[in-house]
Amino acid sequence: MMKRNEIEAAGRVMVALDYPDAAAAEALVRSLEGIPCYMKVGMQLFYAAGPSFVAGLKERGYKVFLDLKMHDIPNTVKGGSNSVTKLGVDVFNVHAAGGIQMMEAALEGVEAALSGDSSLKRPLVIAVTQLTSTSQSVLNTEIGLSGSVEEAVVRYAKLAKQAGLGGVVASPQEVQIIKAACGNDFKTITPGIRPAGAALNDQSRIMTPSEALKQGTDYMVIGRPLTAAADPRAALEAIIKELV
Ligand SMILES: O=c1ccn([C@@H]2O[C@H](COP(=O)(O)O)[C@@H](O)[C@H]2O)c(=O)[nH]1
Repeated sequence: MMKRNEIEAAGRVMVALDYPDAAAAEALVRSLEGIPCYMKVGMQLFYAAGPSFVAGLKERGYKVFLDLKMHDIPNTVKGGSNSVTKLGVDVFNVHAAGGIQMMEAALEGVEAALSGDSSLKRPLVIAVTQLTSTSQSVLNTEIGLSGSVEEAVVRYAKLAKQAGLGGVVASPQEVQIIKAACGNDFKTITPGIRPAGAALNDQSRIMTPSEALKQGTDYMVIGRPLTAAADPRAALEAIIKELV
């Protein structure tokens, strides 16, 4: 039986189900049964297993973050947002780089879905700032944007806020500057979480779970430190212990 503070800590964790098919993702979900974390469905799993996998998670009472990072012309994003809102996801995202009009269109898609079905819940719509795999040198020399990663992240966060979105995806390293610029209620969802000693993989701007919590992050997205662990349930329980 989980204690109250453990339940609260588990509710901050979004498990990234980055798997090639429903069977593999389902095995991980089953191994974590009873832990009230979010399940994050990204493009790999969604392209393979589709809306029915998301519906299955919702039927079992999971909160779902659909991480499709929409980035297209406003009309297309509006349609995409409309479709994912009808799926009943709790959180979904778009790229802030699409601009204010595109982010506003995402919200219009949500409104249109809600107005057609009063049983639907309003999802939290958030914007990706700079991917947590992007380092300072890649930003400046490869992508060709001048300025610091932090400046870019805050700029994107302010655009998202101006468009009416509820938060952003960023590294835990940027939580404090985002909250300072956009307010404490503006949610931060942070991938780039690596328990001490865990492999960096392709991430660049990382923090441990307890450091991220200290920065004030609202939710932390965790994938390979769980999915590549010999015992994913034990790995998640260890992270929850670190957070309480
Ligand atoms: O900037 C971003 C945006 C999204 N992600 C996603 O989070 C998880 C992280 O997985 P790990 O295995 O813990 O690295 C993954 O699904 C990404 O698509 C991100 O990492 N950074």
